[in-house]
Amino acid sequence: MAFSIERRQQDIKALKEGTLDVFIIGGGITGAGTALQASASGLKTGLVEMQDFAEGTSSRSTKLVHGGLRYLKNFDVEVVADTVQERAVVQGIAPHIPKADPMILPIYDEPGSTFSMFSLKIAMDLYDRLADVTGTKYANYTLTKEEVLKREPQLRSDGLLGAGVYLDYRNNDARLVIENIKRAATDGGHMVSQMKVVGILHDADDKVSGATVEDLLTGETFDIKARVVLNTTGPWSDTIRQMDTKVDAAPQMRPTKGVHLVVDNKRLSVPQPTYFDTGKNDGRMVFVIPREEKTYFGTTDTDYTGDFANPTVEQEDVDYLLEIVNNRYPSAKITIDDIEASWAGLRPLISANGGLDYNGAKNQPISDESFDKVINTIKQYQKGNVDRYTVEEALKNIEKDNSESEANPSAISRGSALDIDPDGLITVAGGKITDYRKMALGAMKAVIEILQNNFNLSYELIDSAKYPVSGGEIDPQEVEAETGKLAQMGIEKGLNESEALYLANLYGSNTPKVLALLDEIQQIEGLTLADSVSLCYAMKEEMALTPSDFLIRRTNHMLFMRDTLDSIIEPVITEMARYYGWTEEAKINYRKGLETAVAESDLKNLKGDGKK
Ligand SMILES: Cc1cc2nc3c(=O)[nH]c(=O)nc-3n(C[C@H](O)[C@H](O)[C@H](O)COP(=O)(O)OP(=O)(O)OC[C@H]3O[C@@H](n4cnc5c(N)ncnc54)[C@H](O)[C@@H]3O)c2cc1C
Ligand SMILES: O=P(O)(O)OC[C@H](O)CO
Repeated sequence: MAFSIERRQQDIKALKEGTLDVFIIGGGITGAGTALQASASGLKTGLVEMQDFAEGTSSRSTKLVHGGLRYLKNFDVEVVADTVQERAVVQGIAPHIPKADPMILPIYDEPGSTFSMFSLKIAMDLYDRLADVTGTKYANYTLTKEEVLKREPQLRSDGLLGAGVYLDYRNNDARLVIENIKRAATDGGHMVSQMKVVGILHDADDKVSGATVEDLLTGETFDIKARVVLNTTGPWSDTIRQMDTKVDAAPQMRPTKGVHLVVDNKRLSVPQPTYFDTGKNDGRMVFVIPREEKTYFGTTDTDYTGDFANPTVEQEDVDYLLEIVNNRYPSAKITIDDIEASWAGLRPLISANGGLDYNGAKNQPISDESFDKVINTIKQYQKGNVDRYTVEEALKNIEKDNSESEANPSAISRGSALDIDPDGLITVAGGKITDYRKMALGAMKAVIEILQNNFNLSYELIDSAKYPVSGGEIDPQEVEAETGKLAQMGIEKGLNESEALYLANLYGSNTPKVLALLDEIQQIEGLTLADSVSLCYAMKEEMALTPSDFLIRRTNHMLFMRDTLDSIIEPVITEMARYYGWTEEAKINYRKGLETAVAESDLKNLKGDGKK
């Protein structure tokens, strides 16, 4: 059945009956990736998400699939090893989403630089080796100062020493989530958004046996029974564990807010993703990334204790990022009035004494002794007193430290944690979007073991490294050619070239299904033919229940197509109201919700418009 509101009713009915093998709380990338592996492996699978799929952190990232080169500075080699290798795996199972887009990293002669030209080359060589791209067309290289300025003439020249260029991937984070959810639904999983877990259930032996949920569309509450319950709620992970009355789980999350700002590329233009130190000697780095006709930059990294569902951009976030970007691009002179869109998200960081990662390794910071040993070894290497092997040995023998880290948020590991509480509740938290599949795999191994040992149910996991998400049935080595063929199908259906290419890039191998809707629908007044069919597909096949779902997460209208956003809001609301049969009151509420989201993205309250 199509992934539509009718399917939602059917799934809710199924969730009320019978017992699931695994019930997943949270529909961000971690939950979605786990649901795909569970459903595809034949488990009776259910997932609930209290907002829209990906509406938490997983639509608010820097939109990269990357290994985190800067983490090598914290010697977080395991995290980088896992994530940098996963880039190609994720591209392989979702070829229409992550796109190779080499990053340029300019180096300045200033205090607190993350890298020197020398250490950058070591880091890039290690990064390439870990990702197995050494010697390929994507192998890293360095640029002289003159070569950098030729590529980025707006970049500040004084203090510039040169740059490194290395492979990373741009990503569409919300799209990666929904394509995992759709594939899980196709494989029989019951995926329900706008449904909130409000209680954890236990059996007579005080073992977790399901959850009480509230349907936020109807207000109805009911129980869902499950043999295994998985908590994949990212920043909310402690909230769910504290909801579990049978355990006394010490809080382990340390959510930090990250903000991105969007300007038109006529105000700031970069030829490729660019990544540099803030220049404030604060251990932070900032990305500047081209997307559609825009340029976005971020992020901040500040401890956060506010409303997890609605982190907002504050004046100090804007001031911080504008100071950095205007310092690096002095001719840009960006002001708050140039900002067309913005977003804020919460990193689900595990505080220093986190649990086991999905591989079972303890994820704590390194000891001071190790840190000093590695630095001194590299200094000896620079003087030619020791060889490369000695440096590698020092890196390999890094010791962990059990002390609670008061380190600045940027020094906290981006690693993940998998914890199983005494009552059997499994929590998978932390990590990144890039290593979501490995996090999900770690969780699924724990689920399979519990089903085998406690319920004598055996399942064999699919090979998720080769199992495409919805829309991912494209040869990963021939993405451009296959996307061109899919676009050609759109042109033959009456779309212009740019519309056809836009749809082919967005929907991958689902494009023919999207184009087939052109035979069923009329162009919606006020929308292009491409947007008309995209909206129809979003409601019929992607569980887009509100205008925000469509304009913010199923497409990039709000963030990267701001110029046309205002003109399409009413036609989108009118068509969704017709399709769903909304009352006038519902229409008003959805319009209000969208207007609030757009005003927040526009920074209306900070620009003074909201102060009049
Ligand atoms: C600023 C920033 C930049 C980043 N950039 C990148 C990047 O470029 N690349 C990368 O790989 N990673 C990046 N990350 C990290 C990455 O975004 C996160 O690690 C990832 O999105 C976390 O996904 P998740 O599914 O664990 O959590 P979430 O996406 O937050 O999903 C958890 C879900 O649980 C739901 N939920 C909570 N409570 C309940 C309940 N009671 N009932 C039902 N549902 C509930 C929430 O609504 C939420 O949708 C970035 C993070 C930030 C903040
Ligand atoms: O976690 P950080 O500090 O690397 O910030 C997230 C980046 O912006 C992209 O992963």
